[in-house]
Amino acid sequence: MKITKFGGSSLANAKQIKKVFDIVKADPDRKAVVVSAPGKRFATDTKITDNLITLAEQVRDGKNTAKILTIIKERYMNIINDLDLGQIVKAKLETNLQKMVTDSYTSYDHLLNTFKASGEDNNAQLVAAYFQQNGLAAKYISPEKAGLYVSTQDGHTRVLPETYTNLEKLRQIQECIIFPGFFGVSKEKQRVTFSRGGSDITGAILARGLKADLYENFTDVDAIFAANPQIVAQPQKIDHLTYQEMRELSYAGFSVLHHEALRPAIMANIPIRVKNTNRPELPGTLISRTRTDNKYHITGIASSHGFMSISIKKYLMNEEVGFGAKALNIMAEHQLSVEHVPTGIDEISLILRADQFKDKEEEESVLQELKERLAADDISSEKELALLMIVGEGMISTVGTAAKAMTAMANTGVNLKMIDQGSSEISMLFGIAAADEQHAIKALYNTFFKV
Ligand SMILES: Nc1ncnc2c1ncn2[C@@H]1O[C@H](COP(=O)(O)OP(=O)(O)O)[C@@H](O)[C@H]1O
Ligand SMILES: N[C@@H](CC(=O)OP(=O)(O)O)C(=O)O
Repeated sequence: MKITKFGGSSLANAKQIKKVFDIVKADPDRKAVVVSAPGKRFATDTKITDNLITLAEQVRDGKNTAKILTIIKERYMNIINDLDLGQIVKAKLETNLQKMVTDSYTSYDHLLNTFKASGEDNNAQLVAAYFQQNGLAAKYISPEKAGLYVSTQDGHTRVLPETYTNLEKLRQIQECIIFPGFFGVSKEKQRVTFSRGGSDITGAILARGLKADLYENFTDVDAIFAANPQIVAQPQKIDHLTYQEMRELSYAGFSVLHHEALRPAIMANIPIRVKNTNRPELPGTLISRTRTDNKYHITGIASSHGFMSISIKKYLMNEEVGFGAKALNIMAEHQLSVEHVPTGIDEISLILRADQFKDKEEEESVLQELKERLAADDISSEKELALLMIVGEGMISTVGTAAKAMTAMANTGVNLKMIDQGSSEISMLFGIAAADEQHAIKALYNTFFKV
């Protein structure tokens, strides 16, 4: 049995939804279909989710919402018309939207989550109606009905364990299940979304809950490539990679699969296959616990920006018991998540996402507090950092990867600010200026893949 997720690009208009129907119909093993909200139809288009966020903000600010509501409604109405879905589906959409904007909410957060979730929820109802109209027995199931429960901890949405027991019951449903991605429900019965791109997570949760043999993730590229195709032209396709490799690559910037989608699949040892909705005949990329040998010892090179570092210097830091723990505790007290901690003898750097600070004032006050409470000699911060990651199980048995990478970057004038290697030895992390990100990726790609 397969769980099949289609991303926003695969459901952006009626033409794409027809392709989705053909794909699902072609294989009766496709027991449940997880859908995203309509995504971009062309590069400069806006995703429905972004329109819904704008709508929520306008409601919060007491602005006139007529224009944005019309945009959202017309986006769905165009799809409904082009699929010949008729009056009942139209009326249902109208009712859903009307209810959404007139309901009362316990907080802005509740309103925002409900609005965002509606993108997927309305799309799932529409897709189910289209499948039924075309003779495929399909049933829309909501996260409320299925018991997909979540909680929020430190701003992150996490699935609750009982969800898996609840989802297993869906195996008894005869029809093809059409399930909205991106959100679950809290114990207070409120809709809560995962982070952006989170329909991938729903797909993985369903795959685990329904004990699927395969989790298929349909998107708009032929495969996962060794580098972001928006940076490197026609990069190598990856045929097969391990969960661990994908976890590291998606964390570091391969947005094609959400990094939190790996855990449920790993826990149940369910392989994931990434495929192209526009060319479903291609094999795509397989992600599983172990993999066949790769021609290259590096599997992929990823990057993402928006990071900053805080460097704390103190003479004889190496002899002070618990210095690092103290620094991290202060960050935790401010709800700041630190992602990497490279250290020297008398220096420690904290690498974190810069957008966690509300403003310059907050940043300066945290820096001052760190300096005082740690009795540091000096403290400084650097913004506009990018993290670049080279990943590959083959690195364990290969000498000289770091030297090769550093030479490649030095040759293109990229200044390395930080190097970190995970203890698993399957990845290496470099901190560079965000302005250097694109040419660093190109230089590394040419070094490791154009051999
Ligand atoms: N290494 C990579 N391999 C393939 N695609 C990548 C990679 N890195 C980034 N991407 C981008 O991920 C996109 C697909 O992810 P996403 O936009 O979330 O799709 P969907 O709409 O299907 O959810 C691709 O169009 C591509 O631009
Ligand atoms: N629609 C949500 C969730 C999602 O996963 O979308 P997509 O499949 O288009 O990445 C978002 O835009 O974040």
